Amino acid sequence: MYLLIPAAGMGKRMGSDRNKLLLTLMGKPLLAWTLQAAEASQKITWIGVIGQSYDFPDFKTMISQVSLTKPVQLIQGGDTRQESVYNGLQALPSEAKRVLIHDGARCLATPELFDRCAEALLNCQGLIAAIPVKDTIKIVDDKGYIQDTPDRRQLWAAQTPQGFEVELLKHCHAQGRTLGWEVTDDAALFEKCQFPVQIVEGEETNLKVTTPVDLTIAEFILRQRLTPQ
Ligand SMILES: Nc1ccn([C@@H]2O[C@H](COP(=O)(O)OP(=O)(O)OP(=O)(O)O)[C@@H](O)[C@H]2O)c(=O)n1
Ligand SMILES: C[C@](O)(CO)[C@H](O)COP(=O)(O)O
Repeated sequence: MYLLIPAAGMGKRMGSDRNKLLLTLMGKPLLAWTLQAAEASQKITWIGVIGQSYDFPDFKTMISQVSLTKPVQLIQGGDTRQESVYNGLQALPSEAKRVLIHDGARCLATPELFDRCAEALLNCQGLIAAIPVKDTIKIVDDKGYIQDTPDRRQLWAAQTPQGFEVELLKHCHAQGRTLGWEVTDDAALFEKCQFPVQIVEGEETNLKVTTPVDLTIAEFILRQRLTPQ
């Protein structure tokens, strides 16, 4: 299975002056943890890391330190995640029929989650890892008043990996560019083009490291995971 890792962001919400994926978590850059999980997956056979060219020297050092045995390609990212994934799709080898896309910032995803998604993608056109929301969610208007309380049983929090048939996803991205759609994940493009997207049970620990508190939580989870029981 081919894997694209969008890693070309800035980390504005982290308040960092560099790509947050280069910040360290228990002695290793965030992105190194993501790469390590992809390396340990039984199903991933090729990895494309989408980044900004100024980060490539650091990415190359990291890739050699993680001792990846799988082929890895660095791909130039764009100004938005959507544009970065678009570039990644263009850079896929022509024989890639299906692809998983996984945020570099979701550095706690397990190899088993990659494998579960890769397996499920053999039987559907599009999927995302997601978990049921635990909170009661409110729809709120511009003035700060609640408009609605949607039925929680229908609400799922989207994660990555997200997986798709390559040709269909390329089509959806092309439509998005033509029609000016701005989305925060690839499934949204698939949905807008009316293609089905299946849910695969994600992982509660598969958080996206976005703000400083997420780093603290991620470190706690990793420590638990790495401590022998
Ligand atoms: N132009 C961009 C923006 C984001 N990403 C990637 O998309 C994932 C999810 O994005 P997010 O967590 O929002 O990362 P940042 O854009 O770095 O964060 P922020 O929005 O706070 O600046 C990250 O792995 C990030 O590196 C990307 O490849 N290209
Ligand atoms: C793709 C994603 O990780 C799914 O949760 C997410 O949409 C990334 O974008 P965000 O704007 O940082 O939520």
